[in-house]
Amino acid sequence: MHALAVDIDGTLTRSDGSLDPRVIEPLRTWPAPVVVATGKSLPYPVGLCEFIGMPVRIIAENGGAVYLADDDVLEFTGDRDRAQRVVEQYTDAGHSLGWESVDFVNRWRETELAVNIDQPLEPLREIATSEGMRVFDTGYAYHVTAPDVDKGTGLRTVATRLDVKPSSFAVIGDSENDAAMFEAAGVSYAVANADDTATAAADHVTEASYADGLLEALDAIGE
Ligand SMILES: O=C(O)COP(=O)(O)O
Ligand SMILES: [Mg+2]
Repeated sequence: MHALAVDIDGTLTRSDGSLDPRVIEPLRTWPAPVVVATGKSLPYPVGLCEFIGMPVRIIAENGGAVYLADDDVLEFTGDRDRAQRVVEQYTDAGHSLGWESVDFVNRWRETELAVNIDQPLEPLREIATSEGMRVFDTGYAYHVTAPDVDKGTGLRTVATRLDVKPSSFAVIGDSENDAAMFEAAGVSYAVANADDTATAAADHVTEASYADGLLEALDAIGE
């Protein structure tokens, strides 16, 4: 049976962003390791694994943070200082990160920074490029992130640490921050609501959207 790496937003969720409770049991009882791979900061996937009731195996911050309960090691890559410089130039130019004054999106973020998608993307991309960084538009946030770190590098790290091949993973996701993980895995599924980049990178595209698409992919992977 394939190990799994699953994205959160747009993949385990319903269209309103809430977790679809039907995903809990299949993930909890999957007969091989399950990794939650997300752009969100560490506490979100840690909490998700704990509340689902499965070992904490996570790729957070688009690959910037990797933790596996198996070896109990938390590993960071990325360039938070450079992301900070990009964001400072962006705010100096009169833009805002667009979050509430208590910013839970970036508060525990250690290797990159995220901007609200209601803010202008082009100036952010321009500044990021000039600083040697890149921006992932996940449909949920704009992530200012190091160009050599992504969920694909995260999946390779996970595979090495679990002493398996990246190709032993089946992966499911919905957006451009999942594409590198799709390339690294043995088989990849984009849910029907996925963006163009994820759809083009995936081996398969489900008929159903959001968590219904995830459940459809799990059925196919488990056959
Ligand atoms: O944090 C985001 O912007 C998206 O998160 P995801 O990678 O779990 O979809
Ligand atoms: Mg997603």
